[in-house]
Amino acid sequence: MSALIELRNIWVEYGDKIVLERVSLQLAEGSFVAVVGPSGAGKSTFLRLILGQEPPTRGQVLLGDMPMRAECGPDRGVVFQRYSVFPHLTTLRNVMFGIECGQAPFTARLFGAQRRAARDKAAEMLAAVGLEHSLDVYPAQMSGGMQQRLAIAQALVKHPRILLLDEPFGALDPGTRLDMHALITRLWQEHGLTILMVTHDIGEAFKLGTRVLAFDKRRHDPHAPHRFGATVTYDLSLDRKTLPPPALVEAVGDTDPRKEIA
Ligand SMILES: Nc1ncnc2c1ncn2[C@@H]1O[C@H](COP(=O)(O)OP(=O)(O)OP(=O)(O)O)[C@@H](O)[C@H]1O
Repeated sequence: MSALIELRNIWVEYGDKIVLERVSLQLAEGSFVAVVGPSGAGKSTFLRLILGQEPPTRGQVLLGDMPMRAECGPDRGVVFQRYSVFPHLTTLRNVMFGIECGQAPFTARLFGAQRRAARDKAAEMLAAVGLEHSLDVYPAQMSGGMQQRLAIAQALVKHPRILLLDEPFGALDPGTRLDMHALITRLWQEHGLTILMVTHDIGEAFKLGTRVLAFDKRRHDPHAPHRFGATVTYDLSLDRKTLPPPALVEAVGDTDPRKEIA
């Protein structure tokens, strides 16, 4: 498979604080990359680099051989799934709003045939995430899992090539989480997506990912913790049955994920 995203010797610094250092990676089209690491290791910063929202202090991010532009966004096929539903809009209107913003950036309003097409597309996307019977429901009337489905439909309606997920299922109960795992796996396969997902749950990373990246600091200065940044300390390509090495479980500080995967 070809590299869709390439990072060449990336450094991210804020003043004298080094957050990421020496990150060099190639990510293949169609992969499901799970990103783990301790809090503050720069996982969200890494996603923002891929989104073009965070310019590296040094190094280069390439998307399909082209240097990343600032705020490259949906036109280059990169979509960040945020929990960003509007409480005053129904499920259907929430998803239509994304289409309207894309097609009519100044007014966010479509009319006539264009509006009907947007409605049909939004309804189709909501059916894909299992919300076909909840088109006229407001977010406050929905469970956490339904709200997360809505947020995923909002992202997918932009037809991303690359979908960025930052701890998407962290707030869900275990049963709903399992449903969401099945859903995101199906959508990843059906839509031919490349997914980068940050998670604190190493079991989830090893269950869903085709590749697991762990970010952590290789070097520590106890007198100046900001002096060294995190980098990729584990890079594991998986079939979906691979178990995490015990050292990685310990590094991320998670509970034993092996039971969940088995
Ligand atoms: N704009 C900024 N200015 C200064 N420091 C920043 C800025 N953005 C992020 N940081 C710092 O960069 C480090 C990495 O942040 P980031 O959010 O990427 O970590 P993370 O691994 O996603 O953490 P968590 O798991 O807690 O979400 C943190 O120490 C954070 O305080």
